[in-house]
Amino acid sequence: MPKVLISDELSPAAAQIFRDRGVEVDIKTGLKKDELIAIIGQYDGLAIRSATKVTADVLAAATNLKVVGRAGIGVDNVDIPAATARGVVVMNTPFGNSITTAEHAIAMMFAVARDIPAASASTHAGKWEKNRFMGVELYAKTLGLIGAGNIGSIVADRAQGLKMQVVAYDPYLTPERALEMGVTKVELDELFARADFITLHTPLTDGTRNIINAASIAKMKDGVRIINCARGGLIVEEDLLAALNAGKVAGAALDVFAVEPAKENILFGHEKVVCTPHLGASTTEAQENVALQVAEQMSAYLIDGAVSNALNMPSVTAEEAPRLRPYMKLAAQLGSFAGKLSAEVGIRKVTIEYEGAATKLNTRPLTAIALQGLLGPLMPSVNMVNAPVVAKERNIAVADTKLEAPSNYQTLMRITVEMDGKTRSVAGTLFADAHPRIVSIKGITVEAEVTPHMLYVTNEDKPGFIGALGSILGEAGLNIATFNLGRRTAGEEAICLVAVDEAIPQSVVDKVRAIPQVKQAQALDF
Ligand SMILES: NC(=O)c1ccc[n+]([C@@H]2O[C@H](COP(=O)([O-])OP(=O)(O)OC[C@H]3O[C@@H](n4cnc5c(N)ncnc54)[C@H](O)[C@@H]3O)[C@@H](O)[C@H]2O)c1
Ligand SMILES: O=C(O)CC[C@@H](O)C(=O)O
Repeated sequence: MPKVLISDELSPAAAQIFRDRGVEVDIKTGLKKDELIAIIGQYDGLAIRSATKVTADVLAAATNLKVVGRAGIGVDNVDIPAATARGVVVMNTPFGNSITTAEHAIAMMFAVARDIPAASASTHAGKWEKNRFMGVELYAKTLGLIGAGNIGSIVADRAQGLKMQVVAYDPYLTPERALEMGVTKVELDELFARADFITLHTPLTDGTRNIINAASIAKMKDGVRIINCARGGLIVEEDLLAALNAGKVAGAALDVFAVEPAKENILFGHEKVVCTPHLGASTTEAQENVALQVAEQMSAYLIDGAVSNALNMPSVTAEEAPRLRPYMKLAAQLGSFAGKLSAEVGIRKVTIEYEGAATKLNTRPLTAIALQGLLGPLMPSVNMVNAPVVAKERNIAVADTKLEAPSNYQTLMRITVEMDGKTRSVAGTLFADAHPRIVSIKGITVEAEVTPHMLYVTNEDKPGFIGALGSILGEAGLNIATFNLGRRTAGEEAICLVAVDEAIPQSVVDKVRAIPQVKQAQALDF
C-alpha cells in the first residue's frame, strides 16, 4: 500500500480521501528540515502547502518518493528540476483557490483605498477619528494588472464589476484573450504610467522577481496604490518603503513577503501598509477544494498511474491509464532494446512513430517511457519524468509522429535512433491487445518476445550458421527458450534473436562472433 506524508496544514478531507483510495497516510506538520529528511525515505507521496520546502537535499533523502502534491498554485517551494531529475512528479491544483485569492486581492484593494484596517483599529480603541481617514473611490479608476492568468482574469472581471478600467501586462496574453477579458493589453511602462492601482498576479520567476523596484516605481503615477497577493519576491520591499515614505506610493496592501513566515518586516507598522499573513487562499471553500483535489490526484497517480496537473510530466487520465499500461510496457521494451543496440555511439536523433490503434492514444507519456528505456543503458539515473529533459540537455532531437497511413499491424510503435554514422530501428506491436512483441529490427521482420536474457546476432544468410550457433549454446549449457530469425532477402543480411534461460557469458558471445557468417553478436539483458 503506498504511503503519503501530509507535512502542512491541509483540510482533514485530504487524509480521508487518501484512506478511502487505499493510501496509507501520516500527518506531521511543522517539521524542521532535518526532521523531514530523517523520515521522508519511507514515503511514496508528499502532500504540502507553502510551508514545507522541498529542496534538493530533501529530495535526495526521499528514496521512495514518486509524487509531491502541492495543495495550491505556487510551486516555488519545490525544487522542480531536482524532483524531475529523481523522477518525482510534481503536481499542483491550479484552479482550486483562484476565486478565493482573486477575492482577497479585491478585498485588499478596498482595504488600502479606504484605510479600513487602521480605521477599524482606531474605532476599536474608542478614538472616533472621522477626519483622519479619507479614502478614494475605485469607480472609474484604472487598475493595472500584472499577470493575466487564472487569478488575474478573475480580478479583472470583478474590477470591471466595480466599473474600473483594466489595463493588463502579460507577455503571454494574446490580443484575442485580452478582448475576451475586456482589458486593454499594454506594455509594462504604459501600465505603470496609467494605473491608479496595480495588482500583481504572476508566479515568482527570474523574469518577475523584483518587478516592482525603485526604477519601476519612478514610472508610476504619484499616489498609486499597490496590491500584492502573488509572491513576496515580486517587490523590492526597501524600494517600496522609500516610495511610501516619500508619498509617491499612497498605499500598499500585501499578503505575501520576501521572507515568510514574516514575523518581522521593514514595512510592518507603516500606516499606509495593509498586511495579511499569506491568507490569499485561506477560505474554507478553497482549502476544501485544494485538499480534495491534491489527495485525489496523488492517489490516482500512486494507484492507477493517472497523472493530472503535473508540472514536469505529461498528463494521463484515469481512463487512459489502463489503456496505456500495455503500451507503456511495449514502449519501455522497445526503448530499452534500441538503447542496448545504440549504447556505444553518440545518439543525435530519436524518432518515435505510432501507427494504427496507437495513433489514437495520448502518446506523450509513451514517448517519455521509450526515451527512458533508450537512454537508460547510457544514463542509469534517467526516468520517465526527466527523460525528455535529459535528451534535450544531451542535444538529442526527439520527434514523435503519428502515421495516419494504413499499417500492416493493428497497432505499431517504432523507434528509430540516428547516431554518428548509423541508424537503428526497432518496431513492436501488442498481441491480443496486451502482450508486447518485437516485429522488426533494422527494417527486417522478426517476431520475438523480450525476455530477460537474449542473444542478438546479425549475420549473412548463409548455410551452416544456425547449426554452429546451436552447438555453441548447447556446449555452454544454455537452454534455448525461443529462436527467432529474419532476413532482408535470401542470402543477404539476417537477424537472429535467441532467448535463453540464463545470462550469456561473454566467452560464449566471443565464440558466436567467431562463426564465419556472423557480423555482430551481443548479449542483451533486460
Ligand atoms: N496569496 C496566495 O495565497 C496565493 C494563492 C494562489 C496563488 N498565488 C500566486 O499567484 C500566482 C498566479 O496564480 P495564477 O493561478 O493566476 O497563475 P497562472 O499561471 O494562471 O497565471 C500567471 C500569469 O502570469 C503571467 N506571467 C508570467 N511571467 C510574467 C511576466 N514576466 N510579466 C507579466 N506576467 C507574467 C503568465 O503568462 C500567466 O498568465 C501564483 O503563481 C502564485 O504564486 C498566491
Ligand atoms: O497554501 C496557502 O495557504 C497559500 C497558497 C498559495 O500561495 C498558492 O500559491 O496556491
